[in-house]
Amino acid sequence: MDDPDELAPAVRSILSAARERADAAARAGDTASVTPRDLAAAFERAEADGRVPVIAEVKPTSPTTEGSREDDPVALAEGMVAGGAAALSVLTEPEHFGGSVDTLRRVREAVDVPVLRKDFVVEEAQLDAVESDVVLLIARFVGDDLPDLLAAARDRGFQVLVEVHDRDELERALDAGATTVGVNNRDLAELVVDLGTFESVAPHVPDDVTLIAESGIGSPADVRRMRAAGADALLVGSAIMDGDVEANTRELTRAEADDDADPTPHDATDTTETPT
Ligand SMILES: O=C(O)c1ccccc1NCC(=O)[C@H](O)[C@H](O)COP(=O)(O)O
Repeated sequence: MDDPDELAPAVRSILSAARERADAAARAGDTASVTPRDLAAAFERAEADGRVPVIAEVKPTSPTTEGSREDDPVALAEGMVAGGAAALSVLTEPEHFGGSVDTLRRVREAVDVPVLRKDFVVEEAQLDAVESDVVLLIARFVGDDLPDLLAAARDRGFQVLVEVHDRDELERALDAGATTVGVNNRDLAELVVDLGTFESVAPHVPDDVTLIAESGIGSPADVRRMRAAGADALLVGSAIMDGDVEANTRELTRAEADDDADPTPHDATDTTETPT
């Protein structure tokens, strides 16, 4: 793992809380055994009926969000699915994101799409805290343990999303055998978001890897920008959680539908000059 001093204080605090939960999980017992809902198939279903494959995130709060959303997470999740989300992500980190394993359990029971467990897994025992269809491993945080954690997660039946932030982490993810890779536009050292991160890493991802653009996607124009850069799917939290989750999800999942294409460019990548 990186030098902890290089990480934002909030992220250092998140990791230290994760290690404490890992100790508790190690004492708790049973090994998870999952029959997962297929994430790639869910993306294909979305594409087949004209929706951009979006993993919508139930994210009550975060170190970079003001306030917290207190609505029933199950109602939020159902709204996201109604808005066309191909899959869901549910935070289970309690101290900094307002998540819980109980929330994930309840959401997964209520919906029929794949559910990603969004947490900061750094030790094998944490994998047994709750069943989900997909778990996240963040290359930066697990360091040399990535191959072993990937194998441990797969042994339990989980699909694994390996998150990277640069080419070096991408190489480590591919060497470890990752088949689903997320490029996080949020730099976890400084908590700054830059969609250019995905654009710089995506060209180096092999075609047979499922590629997900994560974080900072806030508008249909951002969706189109990430898709143009090669994203098979997008992971979106804050922009969906801010307001009407069903309408917000629908706006992003329909970003490529012809009748909804926004003729007004939101950013430079959409700008086309009409000769006069
Ligand atoms: O979102 C944060 O503030 C955050 C802070 C520290 C570590 C991780 C953080 N986010 C984790 C995520 O990966 C995002 O929740 C996810 O990619 C969605 O991002 P967004 O659409 O920008 O909410």
